[in-house]
Amino acid sequence: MSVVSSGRFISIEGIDGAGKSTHLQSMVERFARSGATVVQTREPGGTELAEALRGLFLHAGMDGLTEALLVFAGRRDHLLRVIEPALARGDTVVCDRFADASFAYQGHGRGMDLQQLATLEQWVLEGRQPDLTLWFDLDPAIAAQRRVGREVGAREADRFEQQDLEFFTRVRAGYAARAAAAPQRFVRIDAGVSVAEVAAQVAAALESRGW
Ligand SMILES: Nc1ncnc2c1ncn2[C@@H]1O[C@H](COP(=O)(O)OP(=O)(O)OP(=O)(O)O)[C@@H](O)[C@H]1O
Ligand SMILES: Cc1cn([C@H]2C[C@H](O)[C@@H](COP(=O)(O)O)O2)c(=O)[nH]c1=O
Repeated sequence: MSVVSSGRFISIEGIDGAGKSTHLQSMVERFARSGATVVQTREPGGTELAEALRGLFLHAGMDGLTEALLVFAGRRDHLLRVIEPALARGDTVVCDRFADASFAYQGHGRGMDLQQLATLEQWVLEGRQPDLTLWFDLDPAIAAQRRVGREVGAREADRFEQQDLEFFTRVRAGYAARAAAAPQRFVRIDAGVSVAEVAAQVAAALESRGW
């Protein structure tokens, strides 16, 4: 697998309820307007196999290592069947969560060994990383309030959404650590402001790359 390709790979990250989905569609539309062929995808998921694993991942009881193995298995399938072919064609891939989520959730959230995760990452991704990662950073208490607002009348919360504030505080710290380790790839979006102000930050991040 070669990590040299002509397409663009953008991942969107943040704790549950930070506002990622709210801005995903307008990002996709922005790229499409500029003439790009856009592949919108997500993790866990993105292929038939990985979507089947997603159901187990979100709802079946398991330990942190099992979670990591499951999500990286789906990621491998997603990478080989969807992401790499799209990048090779020159498409723009917009992915709702990618490998940084495993470090934040399974690593910092669940306490799985970060070196083991780094080994898995290297093994599975063979060096592939997003060109840009937009990290929607939000106080976990505000994210929890937003999730409550969203969940009225909606589906039942999954295993992650049911976690407490301490869990999401660790996950947020995990994202901060990943961002500090790869400042050229990450852009932190202050997600604690209005939807319009968040959209302006997203637009500025894309414009700064000439996108
Ligand atoms: N800037 C904002 N200010 C106030 N509310 C917001 C803002 N952005 C999003 N919301 C609301 O917060 C809720 C969560 O947003 P959204 O579903 O986009 O989060 P998410 O990061 O995609 O969550 P998840 O990772 O759990 O799918 C929604 O009800 C959304 O309308
Ligand atoms: C990729 C990935 C995801 N997770 C967690 C994060 C979220 O709580 C769920 C996915 O739900 P969403 O509504 O699609 O955001 O899965 C994780 O723990 N580890 C991962 O690698």
